[in-house]
Amino acid sequence: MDQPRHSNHHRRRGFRGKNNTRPRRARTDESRTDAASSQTTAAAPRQAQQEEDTVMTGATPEVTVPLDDAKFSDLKGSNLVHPTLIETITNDLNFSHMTPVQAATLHDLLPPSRSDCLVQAKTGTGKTLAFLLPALQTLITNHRNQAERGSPAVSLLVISPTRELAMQIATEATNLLQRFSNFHVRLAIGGTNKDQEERRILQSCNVLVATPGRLLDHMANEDVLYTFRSLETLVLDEADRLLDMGFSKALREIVSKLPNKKEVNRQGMLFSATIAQHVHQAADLVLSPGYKFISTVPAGEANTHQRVPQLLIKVDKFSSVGAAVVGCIREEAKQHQDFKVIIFAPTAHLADFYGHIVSQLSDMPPVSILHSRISQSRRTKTTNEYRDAKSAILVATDVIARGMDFPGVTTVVQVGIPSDKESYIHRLGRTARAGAEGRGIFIVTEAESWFPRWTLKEITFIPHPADVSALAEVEAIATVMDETDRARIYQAWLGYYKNHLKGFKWTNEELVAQGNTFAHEGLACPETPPIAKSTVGKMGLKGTRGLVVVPDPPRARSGRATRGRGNRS
Ligand SMILES: Nc1ncnc2c1ncn2[C@@H]1O[C@H](COP(=O)(O)OP(=O)(O)OP(=O)(O)O)[C@@H](O)[C@H]1O
Repeated sequence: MDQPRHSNHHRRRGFRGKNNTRPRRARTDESRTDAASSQTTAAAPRQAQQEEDTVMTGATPEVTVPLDDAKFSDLKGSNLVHPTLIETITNDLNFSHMTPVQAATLHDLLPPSRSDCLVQAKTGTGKTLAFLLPALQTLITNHRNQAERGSPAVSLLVISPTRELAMQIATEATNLLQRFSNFHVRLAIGGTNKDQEERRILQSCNVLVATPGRLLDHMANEDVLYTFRSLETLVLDEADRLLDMGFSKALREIVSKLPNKKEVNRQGMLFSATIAQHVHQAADLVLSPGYKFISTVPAGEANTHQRVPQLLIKVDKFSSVGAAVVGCIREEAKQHQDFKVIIFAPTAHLADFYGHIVSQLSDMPPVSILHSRISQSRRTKTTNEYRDAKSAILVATDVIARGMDFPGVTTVVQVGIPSDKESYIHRLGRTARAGAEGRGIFIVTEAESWFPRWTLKEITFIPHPADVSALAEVEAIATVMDETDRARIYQAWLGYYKNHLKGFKWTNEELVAQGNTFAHEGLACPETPPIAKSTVGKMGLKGTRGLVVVPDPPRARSGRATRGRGNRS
């Protein structure tokens, strides 16, 4: 890894407005650092400078930056970036100034340097353009197109952990290439027609945006594999997620099928708002030794935006959480005529539960639910509708926690503790993007309060009273819910909190006692919902007092009992 890199001038952070409307109010934004640490664990900021930026009115609130900041138009005549790309950015996308991460990485990533880089910058600060611009410039420089080569050759491969994010990145790449007719951006994501994807890739593909599993499937086809023969750039977006336990095996396999990095002079880029230790350990999969680590997040500072108020609502017990969710949305409605909220729930079934509760209340804007148990076509429709909505509530799991860029999200509500600190940061990052305003609300029970206190100790929460006046309404809605659905929610609750036993300092018995109270009081179940024997075993709760264990249904005994049940998000 490289030694610290320092630049001689200060750059200010922020986004210049697309519309030059009058400033509405001032705020501070995050600090910028010019250099990466020589340590492998953290970026050491040389300058951690706080500046006042100005929010602009308009559909997408934006922030002015001082005129001495890096502008895309400064690149004109530099021969570094194709003039058509610059025109697209400044005239079609209407971006005049670079964001800090774009300014900090551009020269290292662009040809001729084309350095391998690990890049960290806070959520919503334009990392996508930061990697697409140099990678597309490489594509343009080397003129990889089908007409020239005879058969398609992929120049840029971007790997994303989720399908929704892959689609968003592909759209951004297509927008950037809109003035070039000879380049094609393709997708390889799950849940869609694989043959159709394959045909498109083989027809013409310069940029491929993929999720790991589907990409591996495609790589089994020799013809598709051949399209990677001269791959010039490999980007892992949300690198820390891709390199964690769940994805690293698939990723290793993908990289092993690609041509030798040195032989094709392939550039590697890893981007994320959070860089956990395991990323440094696994970075050599994609980056060459001596890679640069560029971070715009000052060391020791929380990765969340300082300007975003983060409210902490504590409720006494799990059965009060639903009412607290309703209470905080009603408060939101009092403050804004139009508001866009994302409610993050720990599991798909809990997202269904909160989504159902909120959707049954007549005073709520349109409510939609998004998680991995929903079909891809429905997921895509929901994502698009929410993106375009002026006022809406989206209840989701971590499937949209990373990278998703929904404009105008006023509030992110996190219900119950997330799986880890990174998840909290990325979820919160769905609001206050591109310099816009937004706030976070974190609803926890007293029992969960160890999480904000210890796991998120860098964050200064603003304590906020819980409004649980909707308790009776929530109970009335839960009472008439399908019994099987309630049993699934209970089971999902147990499965999720079982993973956090250590934090709670609970035994299995205490977990089940809490879960049973939630079932009776929160889900209005007259009896403790039964759980199939094999499921209890899989949850690691065999022999735990308080559970109602029933024999596996016949299907289960043939080995398919729990298909589609677990705790998928
Ligand atoms: N230079 C710029 N000026 C103004 N807006 C920009 C600029 N660059 C990017 N944006 C916009 O900022 C928003 C956030 O960008 P992007 O989604 O790339 O953020 P990110 O840093 O990747 O966030 P996350 O960490 O959540 O993935 C997008 O709407 C994007 O179009």
